[in-house]
Amino acid sequence: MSNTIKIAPSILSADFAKLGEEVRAVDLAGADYIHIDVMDGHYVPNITIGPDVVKALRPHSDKVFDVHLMIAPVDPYLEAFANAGSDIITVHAEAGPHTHRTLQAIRNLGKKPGISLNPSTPESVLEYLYEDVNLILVMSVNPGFGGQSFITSQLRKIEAIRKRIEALGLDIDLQVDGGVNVETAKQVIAAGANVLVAGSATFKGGPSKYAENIKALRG
Ligand SMILES: O=C(CO)[C@H](O)[C@H](O)COP(=O)(O)O
Ligand SMILES: [Fe+2]
Repeated sequence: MSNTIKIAPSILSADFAKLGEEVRAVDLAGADYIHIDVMDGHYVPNITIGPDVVKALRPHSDKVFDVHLMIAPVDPYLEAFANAGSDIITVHAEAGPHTHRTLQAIRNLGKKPGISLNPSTPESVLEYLYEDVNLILVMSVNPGFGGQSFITSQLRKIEAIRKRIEALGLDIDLQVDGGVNVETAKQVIAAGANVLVAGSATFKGGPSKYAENIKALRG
């Protein structure tokens, strides 16, 4: 497995009145990816941002824009998020009946496809999708809100997915999202994750703390 840990600050915990500044600040503080949570008030019980905001943020950072779509249906919006400057587009396995088609559509738009699993979704749904993704996202909270507690049962899922990725000899980012802090970061890294999403743990304390917070998560 890749032994380089990547940190993806979730801008859900940023100051929404200063999003451009916040993206520049976490970029300078050492973020590897910029994690952008898109919620529709339908697939998840919260509403955040759309493709116009992603497009407006694009000039603020050259880092990978890691766009986590928590929307259903998702297919009608893929092109808009691709054109807005997303690099990785992650969709939820539970958000529609034609996940394979959706992942192909993302690839055909020239972007890296990611697949996300809610805490109650077993890893077996990935079996026929491993070849079609660049990133697998294990949700360690129920999607919709930042600042929730890490669900420890997801460690077993991370371990099982990492084993399967290695058995298949594939190069896939294994990302964990939700309740990641300095303590849980150690556990998810030990279980085999290599990309850590962190909202609250990155943005706590304000901009002067971002570099220190990111460094602490990297371990
Ligand atoms: O996708 C998400 C929620 O659905 C967020 O990325 C996640 O919750 C990050 O927030 P925190 O690190 O504070 O848990
Ligand atoms: Fe997320």
